[in-house]
Amino acid sequence: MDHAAYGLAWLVFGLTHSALAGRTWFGRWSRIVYNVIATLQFLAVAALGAKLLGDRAVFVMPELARWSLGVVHLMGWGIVLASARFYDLGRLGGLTQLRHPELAPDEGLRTDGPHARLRHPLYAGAFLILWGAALSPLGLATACWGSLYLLIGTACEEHRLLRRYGEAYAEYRRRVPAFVPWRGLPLPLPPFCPNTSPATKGKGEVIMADGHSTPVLGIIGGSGVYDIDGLTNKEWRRIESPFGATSDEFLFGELNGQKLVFLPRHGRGHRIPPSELNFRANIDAMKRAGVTEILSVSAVGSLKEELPPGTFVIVDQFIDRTFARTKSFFETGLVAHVSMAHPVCGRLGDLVEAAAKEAGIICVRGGTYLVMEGPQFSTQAESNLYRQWGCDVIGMTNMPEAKLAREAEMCYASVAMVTDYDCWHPDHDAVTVDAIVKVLLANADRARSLVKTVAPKVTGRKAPCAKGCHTALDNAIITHGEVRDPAVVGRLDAVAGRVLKG
Ligand SMILES: CSC[C@H]1O[C@H](OP(=O)(O)O)[C@H](O)[C@@H]1O
Ligand SMILES: Nc1ncnc2[nH]cnc12
Repeated sequence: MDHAAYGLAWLVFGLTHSALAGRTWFGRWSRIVYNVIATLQFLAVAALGAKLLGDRAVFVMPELARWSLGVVHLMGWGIVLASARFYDLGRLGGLTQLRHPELAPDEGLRTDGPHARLRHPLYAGAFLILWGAALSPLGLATACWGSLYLLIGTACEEHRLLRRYGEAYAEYRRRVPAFVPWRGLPLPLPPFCPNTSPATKGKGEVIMADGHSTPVLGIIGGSGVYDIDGLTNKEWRRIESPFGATSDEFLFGELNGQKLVFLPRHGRGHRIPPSELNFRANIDAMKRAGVTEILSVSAVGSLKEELPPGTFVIVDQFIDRTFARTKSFFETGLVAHVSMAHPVCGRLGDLVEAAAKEAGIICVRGGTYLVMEGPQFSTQAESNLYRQWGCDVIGMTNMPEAKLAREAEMCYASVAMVTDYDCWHPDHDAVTVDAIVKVLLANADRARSLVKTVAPKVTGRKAPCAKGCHTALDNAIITHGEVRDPAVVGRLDAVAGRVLKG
């Protein structure tokens, strides 16, 4: 009876621990909260174990066996301590996320140090610690329940790792054993683990959209657009990305027969300023959600008299003046250069233009969007300079979004909704948020009707985009196969899976 109660306590601990893993309910505090809950729960389980079984006599065994178990126990601690320096302890504990919330919640895939011999060196050490202490009924029960918990927890973690790193992790899993250094044990994956993503199906296969899959429309809603109405089968879902936290959950649904995925760029309620947006996570997660074409709707200032507030511009060029953002998915270990000569998809632009006509929305086709860092609006000298450069509208968000969508081989079109004349205009000496918001609300209604009209038009594509968006990485990767960093390659399973698999 006591053993059953102790086992039940472990079960509850295991289930809650796995179900809470990776949750981001508490923003930058999530990891710390997770660790504190786990510690308190663990202490409660340990106290219960001590109360129920602590007074039972230790096992009678030969001295040699007792010593051997002691050695096993110490070896376990040795492995744990030696492996710990190969982990980012700041991130494991959650302190790093407090200082850098934009960072990925977990460190990248590590295959060096002890990970070259074992996939889970810390757990391997934990098994030895547990079994080396199995000298009494309490120790033995703890070793049994603890091991079961570690085995199930590891299998769930492997689900997440397969989802996150795709083929790179599958290959690592085939090559390197989980806990015992001389045997590659194919740890079976349970069919269901709490908190694994809907983007994973059977055997860790990762669903990745490319130009040949059914078109899925992704909408990135800018200032004022925090929801899409009229969706059927509506559901907000979190999508994990190896690039860190996305701006918000994603709204999945259908609009006039077209699958649609919506993300409020700044988060619901407008929490995140332009420079702190995790553009990489947002675009990577869009790709993981199956999105093939992205329509961005954004609030902008006008740099031209003939583009008054209320005008919609289907942007076709950008000047990127941002300087404090990570602009590429590629980095040391895998280098790629994609073309940005035509930064938006002309085909998707055609569909948006046709939809605007149908919905009776006045829309200007073509215009250069100057992307400034912000969050402050521009000075008059800057505004005049951008006018001299021939720019049409000014905003703070479409770069690096468009660059990343291109790297991720997705069509990207941008509808810029003019909310104000920037400060160059004699009648608009200074831009203010309340003036912008007034126009925004009217713009946002028309943006939603534009989205409704454009959605069914996207369904028609039967082959990859003729403008080359879905094949942007053909001939873009320059790093030789033998010097590619598996961790970087692993993170790019969604973005560049099409070209990295082949
Ligand atoms: C609310 S005014 C400034 C803000 O609005 C635009 O955001 P978004 O492009 O997401 O609509 C602009 O770029 C600024 O971030
Ligand atoms: N004038 C402006 N400058 C930058 N971003 C904007 N978003 C809306 N109006 C803007």
